[in-house]
Amino acid sequence: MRNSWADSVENVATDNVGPSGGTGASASTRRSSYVPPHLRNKPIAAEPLAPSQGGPPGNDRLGFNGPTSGSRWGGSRPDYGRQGGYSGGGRSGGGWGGRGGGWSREREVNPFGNDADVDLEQSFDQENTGINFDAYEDIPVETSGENVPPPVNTFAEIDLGEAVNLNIRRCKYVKPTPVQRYAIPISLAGRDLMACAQTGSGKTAAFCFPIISGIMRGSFPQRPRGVRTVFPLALILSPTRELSMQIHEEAKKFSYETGVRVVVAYGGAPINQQLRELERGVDILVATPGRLVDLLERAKVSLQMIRYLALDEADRMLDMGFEPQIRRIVEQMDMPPPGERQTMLFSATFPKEIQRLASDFLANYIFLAVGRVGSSTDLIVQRVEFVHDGDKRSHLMDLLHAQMANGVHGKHALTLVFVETKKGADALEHWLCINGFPATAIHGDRTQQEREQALRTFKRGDTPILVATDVAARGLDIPHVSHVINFDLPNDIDDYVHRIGRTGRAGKTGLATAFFNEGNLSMSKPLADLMQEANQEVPEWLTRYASRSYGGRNRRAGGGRFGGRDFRRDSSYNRSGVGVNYYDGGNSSGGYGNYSGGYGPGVTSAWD
Ligand SMILES: Nc1ncnc2c1ncn2[C@@H]1O[C@H](COP(=O)(O)OP(=O)(O)OP(=O)(O)O)[C@@H](O)[C@H]1O
Repeated sequence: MRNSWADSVENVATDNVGPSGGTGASASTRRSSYVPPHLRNKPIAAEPLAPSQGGPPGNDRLGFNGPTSGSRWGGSRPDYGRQGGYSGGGRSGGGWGGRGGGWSREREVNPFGNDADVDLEQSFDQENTGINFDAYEDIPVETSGENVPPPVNTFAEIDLGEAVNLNIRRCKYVKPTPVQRYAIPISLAGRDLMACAQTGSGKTAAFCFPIISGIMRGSFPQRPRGVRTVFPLALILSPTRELSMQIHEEAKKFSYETGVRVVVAYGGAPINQQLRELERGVDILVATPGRLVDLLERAKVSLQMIRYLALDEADRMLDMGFEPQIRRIVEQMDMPPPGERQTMLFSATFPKEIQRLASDFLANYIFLAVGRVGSSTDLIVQRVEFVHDGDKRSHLMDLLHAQMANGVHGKHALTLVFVETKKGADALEHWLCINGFPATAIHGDRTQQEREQALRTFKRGDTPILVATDVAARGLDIPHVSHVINFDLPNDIDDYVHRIGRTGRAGKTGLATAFFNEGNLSMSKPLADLMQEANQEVPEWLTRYASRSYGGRNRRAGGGRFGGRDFRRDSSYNRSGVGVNYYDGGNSSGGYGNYSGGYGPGVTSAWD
């Protein structure tokens, strides 16, 4: 018998480039002699490229006491002709200076609306409201790599610059989340980073703050003027349009009145408008891979001056669908190689095979795992119910009725329902609507306008039920999602982790219900393991299915506890002779089991 789920809750892409399939070759074999259009017939050496290497640490002005290897460039801060711009100081530091980007002074839209006025005297020490940081206290943290900078406990310990500090207060962030405590000092020290932390734990700020602060404080060669190509200093890639839009919104808040300009480019929206934005100047470009390739091919963007590269949902960006495009952007255009740029990879899941691929993009990096790699947060109450396909709709209806009966509905209790196919999403949305449940849908066959409209009405609570394919599985931070229902389970446990992570964010609790039947046998073991790991009640029947070990194709199948590990710690990596002894530099504040899964070539993602 099912229980009423509501009792247990206290509070509550495809990109323009869908995965094209095909696996990528290794970095070395892929590197081609492609010359971007704006560099053709041009002596490359004439372009300002080389950052000053090996200078004094770029963060020697930062109030951070750990071992600093420092920023890799611009340490001596030569005058490259910056004309104003990054004053980095509070309100007076605002306005776009006439920097190398060449845009004219314009009025910056206040991304905080009326909330921008903060008490400048307010310190970071005050208690925050709404965020239950105690929920993160016992979380195991593992770092490995050489000379790992120590974590901080407060924002006050890291000097990100007055303007950024003010924006942190405007965001009402009082304390850094665990991933921020570790990742920000590592990034400020100029180190490459592969970071894995649970969904909803603040990874966006963890990579945005150091990038913004680094651009404010760094010195960079003068960017060419008078050409129609723009030269961003930082690139943030994400797999879906909506996630890129969200990162852009967040980054604009964090960089308000810093003089750092953030622009977004994604598919499905008119390119001309995005080009106009770019031509007004760009320091940080947030983009989806397909639209970025388009811009690069049109010579509208050059990656030649990129100093910071961040891949959000990095494992997704490097899986079979996206990897060729990412390699093209990162390795085959004009981006500086690892070691000359700072690279940061973030996700809540990081299969070892993907870690191995990712290491091509990194130089002497630090691996950080906050919580077990690929684990779900125990802020999410997970339920799994046995439901035959033919009964799913009526079962869903029961859940929604129970929700209403318990008063858990409306704009403060949104429900996100994941299905496998785009057709299935349309059909379920229609069925819900004709049965009196205000629903909308988002998937890769909808126009961009429809996708954005669906998200808007969902967020507002006008349609408090959103039926979605995996296009909405990763990264989206939608307040008040109290219930995630896996109407169709994905085929991959990591996709499940990201889906349920749309609830239970930033210390709040949430509920996730999965419908399971014989069609999901391969998920029985990884699902049971994951639930057990997150201290959830695993139904008897699921344990029985799991013990019959059906999960041949799933990366975690066939093994006991899976753990969060740096793949460089594997004996096979060290045997290959490439590895250094990363154990020496590592530390772990939590016990990890051995990762016993494998990410075989047969693994597919349920992405659409
Ligand atoms: N230090 C902080 N204090 C309070 N709230 C924070 C802090 N850092 C981030 N948040 C909030 O936490 C929420 C989740 O953050 P974010 O979207 O960056 O999570 P994430 O780790 O990237 O999740 P996902 O894995 O799903 O992409 C956001 O609403 C963000 O504003």
